[in-house]
Amino acid sequence: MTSASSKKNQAPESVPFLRDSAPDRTEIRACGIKLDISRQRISAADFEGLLKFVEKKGLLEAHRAMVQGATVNQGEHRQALHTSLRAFSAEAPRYDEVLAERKRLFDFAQRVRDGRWRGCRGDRITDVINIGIGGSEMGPRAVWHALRTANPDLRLHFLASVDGVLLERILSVCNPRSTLVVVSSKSFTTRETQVNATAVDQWLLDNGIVGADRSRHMVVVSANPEAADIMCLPPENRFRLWNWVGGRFSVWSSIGLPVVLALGTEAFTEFLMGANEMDRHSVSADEGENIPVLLAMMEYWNATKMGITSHCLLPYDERLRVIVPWLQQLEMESLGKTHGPDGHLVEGNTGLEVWGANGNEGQHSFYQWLRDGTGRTSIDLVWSEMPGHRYAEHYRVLLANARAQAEALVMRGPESPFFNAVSTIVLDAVTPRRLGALMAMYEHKTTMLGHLFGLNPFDQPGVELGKRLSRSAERGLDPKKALAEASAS
Ligand SMILES: O=P(O)(O)OC[C@H]1O[C@H](O)[C@H](O)[C@@H](O)[C@@H]1O
Repeated sequence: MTSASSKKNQAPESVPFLRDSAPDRTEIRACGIKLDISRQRISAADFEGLLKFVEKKGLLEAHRAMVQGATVNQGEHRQALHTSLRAFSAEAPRYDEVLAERKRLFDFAQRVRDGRWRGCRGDRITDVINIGIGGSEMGPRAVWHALRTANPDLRLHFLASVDGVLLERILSVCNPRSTLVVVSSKSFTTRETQVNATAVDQWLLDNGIVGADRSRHMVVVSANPEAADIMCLPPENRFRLWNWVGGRFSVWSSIGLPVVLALGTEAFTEFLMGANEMDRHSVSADEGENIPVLLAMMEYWNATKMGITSHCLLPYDERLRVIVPWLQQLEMESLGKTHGPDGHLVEGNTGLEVWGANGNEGQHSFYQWLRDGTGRTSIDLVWSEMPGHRYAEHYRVLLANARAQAEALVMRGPESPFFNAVSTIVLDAVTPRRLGALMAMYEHKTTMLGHLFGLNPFDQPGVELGKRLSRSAERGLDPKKALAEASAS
């Protein structure tokens, strides 16, 4: 065995639990969320040192500057004002534009919901197809999965990938006369969305919905002022989004339209209010009492000091299942980088690989690896103190599993070089308000980590290169040649 590999297999000198030396530092409550970091692997002394480090790094000052409208997306010279999208005070930057657009969005959604807006032959809208991918799909899909009723009046369908199977399945259950299509794309240049929008438009056409009639069945959501024109729709069929909102932070904007349509304006307002509550907590609470700061700080510790490379999100609640892919995009597109905004190479590990699944199902699948495999993993277990159903026995068993696994996942021989660091996140209920707070919490954790790692969390140059190469491949260009051309330009 080489000395390097034998070192890798040694137990780290100390992997204590925070609860061993600082039991009074382990639980924080805010916005209906209880964070328990007692099973994080850090001593009281290191924890205090880490808090000092975070203060010295000006983490909260940087966070407040973002909320107040500083140009924090240095690469693209933009603000990142997703917090303004859920602000309820005129002091928030760009408040007037946000409010005006939200009013348009809500008026439209209300008309669809109460039947004043109908299909071109007078049918009530029963189905909404959201065409969009990445940030233009994952947020609304996660919210819909969390808050939908079992038998909704209005059904949502998410057409994201450019895969004809999905297209066929969705179209086969929709009646074009009672379907509204929402084409969501911040840039309005994403190829998958273009191809899907053209196919669904053709479906409308094949079903006799042409000319002016189309405008009863299709709207666009985009930051691109040409979007309505591109789809040959009147300008009023476009809902705005702005370049100062990152795609993966955009569920609070017009990108949320499908959920506003399906859940109503009241529920969406509650969702925004929950996020706003978390925003206020994040800018005002001291570092040691600040939920997003503590999450970011512990992940920074795990990535840079504990040799942990992956983060696993395990919701013990069916409603939160789709939060996993949403968080995966949020964290991995934001923090999957090795270079700082000025081009310098960041030392050490940066953003973790994010994965996960419904926790209870995971127990019968990959928990074996989490407990006994050769990995070190940071884990969030999430559950709610209120079930979303009336089956008491189901809830009792599910909760018993969640609580037991929080402990089982950190029980391993002290000599093992492999271990987990677990946080539990407990919501008092899964309501629109709490969901808003939970999603805003993860957004802040992510952007704060960007600051700690020295990365710009708001760009995605790697994805954009991939997009360019796919276009070249479509034109028949060898991807290797295209890559050489792209790097030369
Ligand atoms: O909304 P669009 O402009 O169509 O972009 C959709 C998605 O495209 C890429 O994958 C980006 O990396 C994502 O951040 C973005 O959300």
